[in-house]
Amino acid sequence: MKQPVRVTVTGAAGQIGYALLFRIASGAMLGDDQPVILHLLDITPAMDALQGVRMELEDCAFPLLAGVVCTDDPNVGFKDADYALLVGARPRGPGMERKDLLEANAAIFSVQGKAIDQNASKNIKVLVVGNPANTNALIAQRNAPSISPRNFTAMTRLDHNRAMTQIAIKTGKTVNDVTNMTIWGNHSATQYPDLFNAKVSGQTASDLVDQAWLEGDFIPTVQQRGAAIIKARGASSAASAANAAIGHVRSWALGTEGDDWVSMGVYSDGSYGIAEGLIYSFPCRCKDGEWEIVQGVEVNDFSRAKMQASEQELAEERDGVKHLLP
Ligand SMILES: NC(=O)C1=CN([C@@H]2O[C@H](COP(=O)(O)OP(=O)(O)OC[C@H]3O[C@@H](n4cnc5c(N)ncnc54)[C@H](O)[C@@H]3O)[C@@H](O)[C@H]2O)C=CC1
Ligand SMILES: O=C([O-])CC(=O)C(=O)O
Repeated sequence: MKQPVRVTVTGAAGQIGYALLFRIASGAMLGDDQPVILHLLDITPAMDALQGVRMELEDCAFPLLAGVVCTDDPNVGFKDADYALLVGARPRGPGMERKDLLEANAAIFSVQGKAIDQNASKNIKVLVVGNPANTNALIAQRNAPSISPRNFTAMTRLDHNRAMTQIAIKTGKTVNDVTNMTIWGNHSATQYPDLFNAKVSGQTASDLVDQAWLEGDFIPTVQQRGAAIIKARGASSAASAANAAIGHVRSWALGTEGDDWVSMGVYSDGSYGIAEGLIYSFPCRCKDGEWEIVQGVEVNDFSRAKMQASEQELAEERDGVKHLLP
């Protein structure tokens, strides 16, 4: 049996937390030979609810669950953490854009970045889910100078999964036939889901649909899916968000499949002309616990314009939180 690893989940008493923790404890994220110690971090008023979650985790008798720590103290929450899923943040309501949450949520990620810097393993892998995820990841990263910027990522896997299903439905196939999907940019309404490189049963996806559907239906559906769920459910996506978080960390820790890739918000090294240092979603392959941006993906003029619009938005978000970026 492997030694247990410590996995911190913030916002653990919230709705994504409830859909996430039981799957982590079951082995779905890190493999069924990897015991975990869960560190559940939330705010003080949520501590009673968090104890309820702990009791339910205990009641599952998961063979891989080697311990549960519940806390409202970030220093305890991130102590020796090997993985952190930063979920705890306010969700948006109807009519809001995700960046409207920046003011409410940004400070959380500055505090947590510092606590990660001071307490966590230097090899910690961090996934930011709380919105606006890319810029919150940037804030956490910049407040943790002793840890490689490569260790801070933001979640666009939910957008990636949404895009895979939309093209599968349109072409009468299943997600098993879809490969090489890419979400470029920000987890926001400017994100760009790319059908020019995606494949369905080995064929280029954009060749299988007309441009009017691609521009007028596919792209807006993926960009606006979060808002559509809020409108329908009265609450933002939770089970699908948790599922995407599991997928993101699993790909990062255990590797991507064959030649395929996944979408991850990662520290830009200037690839594809995207400003260095932004947390931008690129096509990534993972191996041995490291991600790399896939190079040589074709970018036509249509794609280039959309990628730049999302980059521009991320630069504006970054400039809006300058006071939190040491
Ligand atoms: N990147 C993505 O694809 C997605 C991101 N999200 C975002 O995830 C976040 C969480 O969503 P839900 O779980 O639905 O919200 P929720 O409101 O159900 O839960 C949030 C939890 O975070 C806690 N929290 C607040 N401040 C905290 C702090 N400083 N430290 C620790 N915990 C804190 C709250 O007490 C609450 O328990 C939201 O920002 C939402 O917009 C949601 C879906 C997809
Ligand atoms: O749309 C929201 O606010 C929640 C979210 O990020 C998503 O479902 O993609």
